[in-house]
Amino acid sequence: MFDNLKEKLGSFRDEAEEAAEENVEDVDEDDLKEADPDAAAAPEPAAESATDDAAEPAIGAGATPGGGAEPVSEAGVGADERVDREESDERSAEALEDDATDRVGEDDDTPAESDEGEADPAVTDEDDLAEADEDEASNGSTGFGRKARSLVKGKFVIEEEDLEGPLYELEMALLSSDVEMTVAEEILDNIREELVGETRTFTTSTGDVVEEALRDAIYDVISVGQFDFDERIAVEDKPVTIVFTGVNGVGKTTSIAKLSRYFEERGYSTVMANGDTYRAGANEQIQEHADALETKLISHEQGGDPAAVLYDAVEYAEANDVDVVLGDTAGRLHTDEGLMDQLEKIDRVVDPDMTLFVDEAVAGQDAVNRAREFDDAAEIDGAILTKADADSNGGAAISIAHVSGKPILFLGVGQGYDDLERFDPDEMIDRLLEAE
Ligand SMILES: Nc1nc2c(ncn2[C@@H]2O[C@H](COP(=O)(O)OP(=O)(O)OP(=O)(O)O)[C@@H](O)[C@H]2O)c(=O)[nH]1
Repeated sequence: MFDNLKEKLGSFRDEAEEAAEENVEDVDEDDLKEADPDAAAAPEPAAESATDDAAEPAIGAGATPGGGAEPVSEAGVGADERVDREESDERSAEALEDDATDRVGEDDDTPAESDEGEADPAVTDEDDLAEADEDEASNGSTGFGRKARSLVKGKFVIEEEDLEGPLYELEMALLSSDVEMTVAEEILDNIREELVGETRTFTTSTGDVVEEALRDAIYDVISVGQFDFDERIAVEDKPVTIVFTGVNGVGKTTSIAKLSRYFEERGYSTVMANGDTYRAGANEQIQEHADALETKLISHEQGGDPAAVLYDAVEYAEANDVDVVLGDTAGRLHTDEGLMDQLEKIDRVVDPDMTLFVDEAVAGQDAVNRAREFDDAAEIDGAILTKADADSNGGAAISIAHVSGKPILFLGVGQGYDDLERFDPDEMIDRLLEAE
């Protein structure tokens, strides 16, 4: 699923990481000996845009023995942390050492402490202080200075031009993966905002910083409008009526059957209603699903009034304590005024609790455009994106929420009744960014 997009995001990550690596600044011993706090301290950036992990501060670059612990002002240094450090004129070597071992990555020349080690700081501190003294004696640097140097190892600033190449590549990749233009631009803007021009510190690697930026940038566009579907169903008065819309053949009826299974598994009873009175064979098709799932189907003759079918289904649900009414509708084009009028009539007659737009991931940009147009014509509450299992591009999955303002709620991932996944933006990103 979404393999093309995954691959392209992976390439961007590698290229951006390379750009970041090229900008990693080391501070050498001489600079530290001069111990000029102003020079050592990086400019104070807007901390908010740095994520927690990425922004884990490197501390104490400006620390001078006896001068107090002048912190390096880096992205994401917590205000409390900064204040604490600034106020701590008596900052001890132990405290510095603790911070050092907490924050320095594996390439630090200070051996990293294990959690157990931290639980017994006295032992390690003594060892490390002895080591620091040796260091001081051998190269003339101070013990504090040695720590400080190791801590500022992970500092870099990426300028716009460093990212120009990778970002251009990423834009092309997103567009060729069917990501809608404005969505691709939004992702790029988010990445720029996250990565460009601010001094970053990092605890493990530049790769983590880049990945975090990519993660945030994508999360921002795919999480638009998300709500807790299960909670919404739980709190609605029963029966809850859900109407499904979308064009022909995208998997509406199959999705209704999958959701019937989904609800039954969560303890809700369901009834299906065939509001597709337009297409010959529609009753038989949905009846097969109802039989397989042992669910009641309400249907009328072909050519009947879809609103009347749904009305009957709601009445049936009320009379029989059924929790959820799942209403199919005829596949329609948003441009088909007659069919769109029918939707309006359904809205008026049964006042559904939710209208879900169904489309197929493999339709890419077409699915994105239809989501917007259906929402304009008959407001939708969310989308089900079917056939994600057959889609390697992922453009619709990335774009629909941002373009329509309505969330993707489910992914169809196969033809079986259990092949339905709740759309979770975090999981989606994990999937996209997971290592090959
Ligand atoms: N691979 C895959 N196939 C799916 C998925 N969802 C539906 N399908 C298949 O898509 C085809 C069309 O599905 P239907 O449910 O009949 O589509 P529909 O939108 O109801 O079609 P109409 O009733 O003609 O409007 C069927 O062969 C389904 O098995 C999915 O998530 N993955």
